[in-house]
Amino acid sequence: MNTLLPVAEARARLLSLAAPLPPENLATAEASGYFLTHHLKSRVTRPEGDTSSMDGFAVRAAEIEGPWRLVGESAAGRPLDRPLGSGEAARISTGALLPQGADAVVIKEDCDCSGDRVELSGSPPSPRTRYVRQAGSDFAIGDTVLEPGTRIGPAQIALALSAGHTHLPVRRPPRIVLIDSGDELCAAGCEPERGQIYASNGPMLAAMLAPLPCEVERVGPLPDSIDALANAIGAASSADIIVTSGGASVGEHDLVRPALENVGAKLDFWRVAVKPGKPLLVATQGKQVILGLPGNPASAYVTAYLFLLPLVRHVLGALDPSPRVIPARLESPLPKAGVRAEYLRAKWDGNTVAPVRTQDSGALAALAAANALIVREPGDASVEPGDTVFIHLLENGAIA
Ligand SMILES: Nc1nc2c(c(=O)[nH]1)N[C@H]1C(S)=C(S)[C@@H](COP(=O)(O)OP(=O)(O)OC[C@H]3O[C@@H](n4cnc5c(N)ncnc54)[C@H](O)[C@@H]3O)O[C@H]1N2
Ligand code: MOO
Repeated sequence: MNTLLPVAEARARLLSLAAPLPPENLATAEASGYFLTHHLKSRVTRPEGDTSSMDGFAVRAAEIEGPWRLVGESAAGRPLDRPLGSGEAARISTGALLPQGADAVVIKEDCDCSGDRVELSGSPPSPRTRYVRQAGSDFAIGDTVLEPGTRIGPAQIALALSAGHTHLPVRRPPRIVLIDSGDELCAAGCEPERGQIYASNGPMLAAMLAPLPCEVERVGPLPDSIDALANAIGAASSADIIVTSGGASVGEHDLVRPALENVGAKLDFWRVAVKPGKPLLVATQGKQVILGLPGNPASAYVTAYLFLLPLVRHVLGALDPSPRVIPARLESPLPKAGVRAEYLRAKWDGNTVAPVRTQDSGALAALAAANALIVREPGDASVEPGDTVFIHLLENGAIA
């Protein structure tokens, strides 16, 4: 138990402890943030027929030079009820079906219309079908429009509704209990005594989880007592995931491990080769996964980002639950990396990235000033300004 697990191995081990949660159907409009369990086949063809992409006149492509006789209108939702004959044009709006016999659209700006006579005043469309959306060009009935494991966001909601799905198959949101513990902690709004600090990890973790579908309950702050911790863990028996923060290290008041022992939870691993966050511990109790995050705020943040969020995405059915890195240009030099993977709190301006002024894992002002994490793999060589490093973008793509 003394060796430090590499990050990827620890994460794989953590994810293997939890199966995706049972499926349920959810109203499509409510499904933002969930992951699809099955592929989704369209119940309709879109567009159902050839449709205009512009306001103008529907005509025959073979008669693209005009002039034409105006015989009616095809509006969105109110198609023309007769076919278009030779030499005829129909006024057409964006999104309206082309009348039978029409296969081109001349835009309004390129036409003069007087009474029932329409003439070309500008250029004809090139190619002639430029403003026609072909039937089924978006998708056809029976097409798979979304794959299993897809994260449902605004565009996927619009697509699923347009494909005729009022409900979507997703996985039940996990129930997550977040426990703050430590004698030094007082809850927001209290008057801290000498040596006390405000408990902030629980609310921080809840905010990190907010974009994911889950039911979060916060408990604490609890005193440094094995019984208090064991009782809270015992009371959370219906939770899928329990997250503690603090008390994970080796101090006399670090009581998460004894409390887990007390409730009969099985320790799976303790200590990961990660900086910050080394004392991370993971245990199970039946199907329940218990994550003991380190107490230092930056350590809790980084380990939640690297382990808790992927675990939640995994039980929600994400196929690729781990956070991605992107390359970025470094602004200031970095020394050779150590034996633990390091996640430097950093500021990325869209072009270059630089570590924030302190990497102290207790420093909240520095954590809050960061919008990215620079990843330094164990043993990475020193790097100079202009070199490429890999970063995780935090929160909303790091855009304020
Ligand atoms: N002798 C050693 N000491 C430490 C080691 C070690 O290996 N040997 N590891 C260090 C590392 S790395 C970390 S990280 C910390 C983490 O320790 P714990 O998980 O036991 O956390 P605590 O000691 O309980 O608290 C650390 C720090 O964080 C504050 N804290 C805790 N909970 C909250 C909360 N809910 N909200 C805000 N702040 C919180 C706490 O007050 C402490 O200041 O251990 C090192 N020590
Ligand atoms: O590695 Mo600990 O998580 O920084 O302070």
